[in-house]
Amino acid sequence: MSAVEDKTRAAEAALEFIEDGMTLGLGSGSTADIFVRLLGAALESGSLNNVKGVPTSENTARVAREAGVPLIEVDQADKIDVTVDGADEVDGRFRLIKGGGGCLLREKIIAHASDLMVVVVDETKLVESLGAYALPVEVDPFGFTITAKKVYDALTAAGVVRPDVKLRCRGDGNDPFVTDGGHYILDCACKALADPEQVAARLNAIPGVVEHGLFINLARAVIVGEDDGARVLEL
Ligand SMILES: O=C(CO)[C@H](O)[C@H](O)COP(=O)(O)O
Repeated sequence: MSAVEDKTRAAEAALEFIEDGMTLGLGSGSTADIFVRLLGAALESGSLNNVKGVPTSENTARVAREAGVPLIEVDQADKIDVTVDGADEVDGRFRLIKGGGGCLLREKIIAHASDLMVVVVDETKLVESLGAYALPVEVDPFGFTITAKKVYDALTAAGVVRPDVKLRCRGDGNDPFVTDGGHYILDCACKALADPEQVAARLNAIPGVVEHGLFINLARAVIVGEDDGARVLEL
């Protein structure tokens, strides 16, 4: 079965968490997009009613509009009941690396504000320990070379051996990738993160770091799309 089919199975199973009248955080990335489209179809068919979404990226907002999912401004949401989002890596304690699509800041704000975060992935995202995927760190453009050195030092101090910290660029060019919030992304190839909590704490202490892609203590359910269905894991 292809990754797209597995992602679709996970997204279908996530609909089971949604009830009429809910306000939803809409994650970003290909799996979250599939969920948003399925949500639009459920609203159109009437199997779900009166659901509103808070998108975590401009792209997700566009997909939601195309799918007919009503959106509200983030600051108009009294509460967010459930957020459904993808991930780049998920470990056995539901710690995540996110930000492959560069939307980690808004994704984390919305996940943190939600009563429940549900993660939708295919099996390839499940890992024994985090770190094979380069950790995205969102930074302010002002002084980003200084910040990049501080990020390198923080990773090294947290036990990462010779991390490779690279500014994310658009396509194949040399122009920096700019997030929806106007920031840059440093992709930090670490190979392994022995102590994700320590890495998170050290990155949080750097002034130019806006946010990082370690999502710890946020996800409460992980839905894994597989060949023959979807496995729902809950903490
Ligand atoms: O964190 C993200 C975007 O910032 C995505 O959720 C993550 O990259 C997974 O994407 P996909 O579902 O396309 O594999």
